[in-house]
Amino acid sequence: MAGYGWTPELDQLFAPLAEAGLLPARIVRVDRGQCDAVLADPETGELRTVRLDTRRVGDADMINCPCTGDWAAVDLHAQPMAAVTALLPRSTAIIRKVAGKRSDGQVLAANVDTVLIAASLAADPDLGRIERFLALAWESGAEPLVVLTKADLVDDAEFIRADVEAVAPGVTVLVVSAETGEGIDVLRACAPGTAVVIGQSGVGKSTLTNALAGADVMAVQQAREVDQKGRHTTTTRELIPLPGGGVLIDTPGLREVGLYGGEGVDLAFADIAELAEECRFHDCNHHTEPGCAVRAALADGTLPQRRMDSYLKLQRENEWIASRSDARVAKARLNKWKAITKSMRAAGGPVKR
Ligand SMILES: Nc1nc2c(ncn2[C@@H]2O[C@H](COP(=O)(O)OP(=O)(O)OP(=O)(O)O)[C@@H](O)[C@H]2O)c(=O)[nH]1
Ligand SMILES: [Zn+2]
Repeated sequence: MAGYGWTPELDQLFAPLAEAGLLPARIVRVDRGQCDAVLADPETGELRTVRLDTRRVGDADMINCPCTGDWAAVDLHAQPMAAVTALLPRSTAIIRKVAGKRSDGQVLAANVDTVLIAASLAADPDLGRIERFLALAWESGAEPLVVLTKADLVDDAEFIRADVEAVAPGVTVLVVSAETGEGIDVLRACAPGTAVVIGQSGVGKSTLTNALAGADVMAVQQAREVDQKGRHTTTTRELIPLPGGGVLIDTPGLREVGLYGGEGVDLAFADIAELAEECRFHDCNHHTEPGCAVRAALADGTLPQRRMDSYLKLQRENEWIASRSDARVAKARLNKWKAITKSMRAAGGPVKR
């Protein structure tokens, strides 16, 4: 299982489950109520993909549901079909807010070491979107890396790279082309362990996955199809072992990337956080306070207004989700209490507070 990211630490963690007759498996794709996972056959030791029932580990909170990259404890002899009986604690998780007005979170990938944020050089880089992806990546606990794709289509890749680097403090920005192979080896070396590729539809995520895997493992769509019908070929996430070691998870193109709270925004805007430390007042809001280093940087142009606006916008979004999650948790607790009280009354037992 080492080729799929199994480590001695996981082996130790799993020991009691192994004693209970369960097998470790890595989830490579999730469907409704079922998943595909890779495990070492207990008889032959060979790796194989098995179809598993995941309903036993289902949860009202989508965040606790199995997702690609999760390590599962599997009961091969469960009836009517082999089943996941537990998930191992995640080392990292990429969580976005689900699309729309709801405040639920959705896990895109688990146990990821590197988040490859793919953006195409063929169009003007959308810096705000890259900043948003960076916040999402930092929040996950994994290390972000920006991959600028389709280098073969432009002459000024270096200029664009410099622009992107300016909005990605502390993050490596690589220029690659799946067409010519430029930068692919460097990328491979920069992403050991488990990597996930995220980005908008059509930026070349599946093509990149194929280039890294050295084989056509993902269906690649014609760019034209995206424009005319807004169609996505990547419908299910997949986890693919790479020939030189490491594992890659390809995700479908992300239209909406709502943030799901946390410190990710501050990490993505470390330059602004650093400036804020120079403000005269510790709790400076960077509005009207004297001696504000952030406003000084805006005034002399070292901090672009666009970046400041982007920072404030993402921060506001996080605050909204934080308030909503608190409200949701409180409501869930209340409902649970009501249900318990009701069932105890029905049973004629005492109800004490
Ligand atoms: N010239 C050139 N074209 C590329 C490169 N990488 C991808 N493309 C083209 O870009 C289009 C989209 O590529 P995909 O790999 O399907 O994009 P994707 O990000 O996986 O798209 P979704 O599956 O919708 O998320 C295809 O027509 C690819 O052939 C590249 O390095 N150079
Ligand atoms: Zn200030």
